[in-house]
Amino acid sequence: MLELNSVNSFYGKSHILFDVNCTLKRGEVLAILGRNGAGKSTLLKSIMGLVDVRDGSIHFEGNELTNTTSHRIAHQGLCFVPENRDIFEILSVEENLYISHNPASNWSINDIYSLFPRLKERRKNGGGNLSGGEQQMLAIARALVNDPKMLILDEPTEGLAPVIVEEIEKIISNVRSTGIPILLVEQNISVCRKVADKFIVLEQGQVVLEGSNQDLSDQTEKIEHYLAV
Ligand SMILES: Nc1ncnc2c1ncn2[C@@H]1O[C@H](COP(=O)(O)OP(=O)(O)OP(=O)(O)O)[C@@H](O)[C@H]1O
Repeated sequence: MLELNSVNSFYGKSHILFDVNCTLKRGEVLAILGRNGAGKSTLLKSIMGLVDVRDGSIHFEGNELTNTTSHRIAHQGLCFVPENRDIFEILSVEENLYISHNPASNWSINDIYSLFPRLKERRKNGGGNLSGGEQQMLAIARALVNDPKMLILDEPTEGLAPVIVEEIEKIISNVRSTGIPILLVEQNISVCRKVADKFIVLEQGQVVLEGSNQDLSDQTEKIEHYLAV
């Protein structure tokens, strides 16, 4: 579904990503690991058309996305959920969902409430009054009502309490089971072990390690070495 082939990305003269390859199929979760500054955000921005990809290619469902406008990429069904949990704080949970709802979406607001019972409980609350975990849920829910073909989640569990992290893990697994592929930037290996089918580790803009879900357990030490500050 998504295929990156020898992607080289730049900010002006700074060469940031070097020959990055990865693929993501329907119903899969691909985790992207790497310490701060390793190039994870640049990889997401390359896919979303926000940085200059000077060499290599990016395809989604066979269509070339390399250096296409973000607007066209979003139109293809790639939906980016940023780390800052982009929601409307002055609107209620329900209003946030209705404002993003695509009438042709496979996801009704009730489907969302079944997947996110906590959002149902909080549906009249203002977006700005939600906890960090609830805001993250709402950000994912808003992406879903827009009927995405693929989700890109940027550090969805960062700064959340363990019990909320578990809820987010369940949500990711439930979305995965509907067939929607997910590209997940995540620093927490334990989360990756629970939800990811495969992973890559970035270091100074290069893929230095990749593997399956099983490898996340078998190669924990090696992975932690790349994540250590
Ligand atoms: N707008 C920019 N202009 C120039 N260099 C940049 C820009 N944004 C990021 N970089 C550089 O690109 C490299 C990769 O940064 P990137 O933000 O992709 O890393 P990251 O793995 O997402 O880190 P973090 O977890 O801190 O977000 C870093 O060396 C960073 O300094």
